[in-house]
Amino acid sequence: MKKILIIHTGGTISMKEDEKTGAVQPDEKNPLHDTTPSLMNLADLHVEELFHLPSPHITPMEMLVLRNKIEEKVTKEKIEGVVITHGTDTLEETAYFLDLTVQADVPIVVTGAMRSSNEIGADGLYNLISSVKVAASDEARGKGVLVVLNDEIHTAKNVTKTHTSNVATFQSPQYGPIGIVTKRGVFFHHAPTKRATYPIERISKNVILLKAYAGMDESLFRAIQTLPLDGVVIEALGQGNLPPRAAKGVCSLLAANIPVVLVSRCFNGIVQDIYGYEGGGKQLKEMGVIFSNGLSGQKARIKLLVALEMTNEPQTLQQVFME
Ligand SMILES: NC(=O)C[C@H](N)C(=O)O
Repeated sequence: MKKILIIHTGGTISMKEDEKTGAVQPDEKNPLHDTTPSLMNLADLHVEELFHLPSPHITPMEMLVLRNKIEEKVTKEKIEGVVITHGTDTLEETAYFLDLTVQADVPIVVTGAMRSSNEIGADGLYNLISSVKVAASDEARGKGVLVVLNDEIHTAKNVTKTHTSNVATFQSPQYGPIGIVTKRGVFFHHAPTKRATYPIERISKNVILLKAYAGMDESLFRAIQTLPLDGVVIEALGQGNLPPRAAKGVCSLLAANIPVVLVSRCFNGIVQDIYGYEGGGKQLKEMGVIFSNGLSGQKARIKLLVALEMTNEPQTLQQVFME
């Protein structure tokens, strides 16, 4: 049997619904511990309780602690696969952070649940079992960090939470899942493209995410320049365009040497320098804005946080966002 490490970090998968108030909240004792015996026939399991946090409380600091824990355990204890349980709200950000920063070459699977442990149709134990199966499968190796929920295997790079409450919430809108989990096993039907990793030691920068909208002007850009600020990601319109006054705001950020990364608020496609009008992609590119290659705003923010630990040189950053 493969030696698999389960690391709990919290989230609904580790919560209970209060019968009187109906509030879903962390329980003193993680209910997932009682489920461990039903997983014992799948792998040689080792369990670590790292955090007990709802995922809106997770910050890049916790992500780095988790990354370090994985590297330490894989190196020292010869762990052959890792499963992380996590709240679903920011699960995709933690999964992508790990995808960018973990060097260890073992399957890493992140999972969660939409229903807490004592609700009818609770999906936590089911997702945990599927995830252990994936982490223990030989085919999961070399595919980057994976997200497994609701019988589907997604890449950390493409997956996103698409529904507030449905158990089928995790989808990869651009490319779909890369595999499925069934009663008979784990089946991959796609191989992800090459993965780049960045061996950072700390996470210390402040990166802000803004969303463009019709009539956006320079006021928000002026306001954020009063903060300690290392980088900005903008979810632009369509193929990568901004209202003219927002483009002026971008100009002032770039003049202050603050890197600006552009993604689209559309959840399919990539941003490009197509349009030549004021605020269009061509003008933004000429100004020195960094174009991303299909990442969502929240993932581009994670990537910029990681990249800024290595450089703030615009050309190198553009290179990183092409990878
Ligand atoms: N389903 C969940 O896990 C949502 C919860 N609010 C969390 O992210 O911790």
